[in-house]
Amino acid sequence: MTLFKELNLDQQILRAVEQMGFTEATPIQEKVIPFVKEGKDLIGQAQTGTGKTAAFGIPLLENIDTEEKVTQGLVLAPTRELANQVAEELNKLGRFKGIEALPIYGGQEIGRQIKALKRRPQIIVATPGRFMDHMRRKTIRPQTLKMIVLDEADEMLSMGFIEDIETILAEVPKERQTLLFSATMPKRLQSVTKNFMKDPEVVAIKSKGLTVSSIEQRYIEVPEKQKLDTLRYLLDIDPPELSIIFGRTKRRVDELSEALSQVGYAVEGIHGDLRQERRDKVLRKFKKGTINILVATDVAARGLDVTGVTHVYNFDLPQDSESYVHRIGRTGRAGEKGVAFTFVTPREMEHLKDIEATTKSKMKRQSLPTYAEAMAGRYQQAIDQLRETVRKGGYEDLDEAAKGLLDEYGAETLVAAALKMATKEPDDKNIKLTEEASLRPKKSSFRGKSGNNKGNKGRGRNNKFSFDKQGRKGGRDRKARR
Ligand SMILES: Nc1ncnc2c1ncn2[C@@H]1O[C@H](COP(=O)(O)OP(=O)(O)OP(=O)(O)O)[C@@H](O)[C@H]1O
Ligand SMILES: [Mg+2]
Repeated sequence: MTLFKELNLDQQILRAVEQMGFTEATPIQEKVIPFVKEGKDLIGQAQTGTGKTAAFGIPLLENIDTEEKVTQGLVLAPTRELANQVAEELNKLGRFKGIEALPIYGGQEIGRQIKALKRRPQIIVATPGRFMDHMRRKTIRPQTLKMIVLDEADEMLSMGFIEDIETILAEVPKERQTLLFSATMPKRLQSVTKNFMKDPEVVAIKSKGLTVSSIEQRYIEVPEKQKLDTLRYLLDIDPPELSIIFGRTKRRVDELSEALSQVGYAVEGIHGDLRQERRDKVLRKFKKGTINILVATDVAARGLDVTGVTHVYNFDLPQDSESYVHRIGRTGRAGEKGVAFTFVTPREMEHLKDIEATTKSKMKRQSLPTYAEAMAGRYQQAIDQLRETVRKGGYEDLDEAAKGLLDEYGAETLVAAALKMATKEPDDKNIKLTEEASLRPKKSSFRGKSGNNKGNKGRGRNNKFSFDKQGRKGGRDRKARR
């Protein structure tokens, strides 16, 4: 265990770190920070929610020369949300040193970006496509860069950004430091590290499984048609403070968020087809708690760091183990507790076993929740609400009315009726979702292996599944799917 105090940080950075409430460095931070300060190239791998952003962010900020008014650091991230989030964390960490990190991504008005770039922010956090765009327009001059970070490199690879990244790396000064963070190391990424990194240090924080122990993992075997009811029951039995529900496709996300909102939940959906302003707005509402349920596709939620997510629901089974790990990693962050429910249709059971094998973790089986349990949950919410109202006070005006009612009825009857009134009535709107096809293992993944997974120690890239309906996209085409 290492304290930030012991890491010889810049006073101004240390002050920011402490103000953010961090005292102990996480294992990846403890290893990465000293190496990067020495000027070494580095490849980092660690579980979700373990503080990778600050691991590269702190030494990146330390290396910035505030006397020089030029852009010195670049972080490339796969999505706009991630670019925003990383920039936000860097701005917090760098505020006492007076460093600006500017997020730059597609969907933002280019004129505004160009104006902001004229301020010469010391750090740019960008999606690869938009960065390339500015390089071509010469509104960003990469010659002054000293350090480059590729965050979620495998995700950038699967989103088709690899050539952009290579172009960018080829145009930035050779005398620079390059850091790469990735959950997996596919061949194509290895070639990038070979061609563009100098003798990189590899920091992989190993853990028993790929998932953190603060997340309770459960699964429910449920036929496709019953998924929506099952989800509603779960939400009523144990209402989440903040939760993310994952759907497989954009259509699924739209339909599901619409359905839930029709029956009274505070919910919105996000996926890649929505306009940027819309996505930003939804995320802000979620972070503020105006809505407490976010329905999302994998890409839209990848790497998202929202504190206080108590529940994750995999409404549809994820395509591969890696995506499972990332999805459930949206809860249980920075040591908090979280629960992840995974819905699995009967014919997907084999797929679920494979996820368990690859992640070396066990999901606890849970039986289907019942209507009676859901009702009990709703009553409990009414009871909690009543208690809270009593605690808050301010109902003196109603004293007379209360006395009158008490003369008329018994106290028990009155309280029960009040509870009944406060109970959210189940809404019997008959809502139907378009059915999603079950995932089925590709023949090659399972035949002849009698279901065991010994030859499959990777992090899930090698166990893709395809849909069982003809003509639908298989697991490899991640971009199209999202
Ligand atoms: N040393 C620390 N002590 C306490 N909290 C921390 C520490 N370092 C980071 N955090 C907080 O932990 C949360 C997760 O950090 P971060 O988003 O960097 O994780 P990550 O490893 O990048 O996860 P992912 O793989 O999901 O992208 C953030 O809210 C961050 O502010
Ligand atoms: Mg991250």
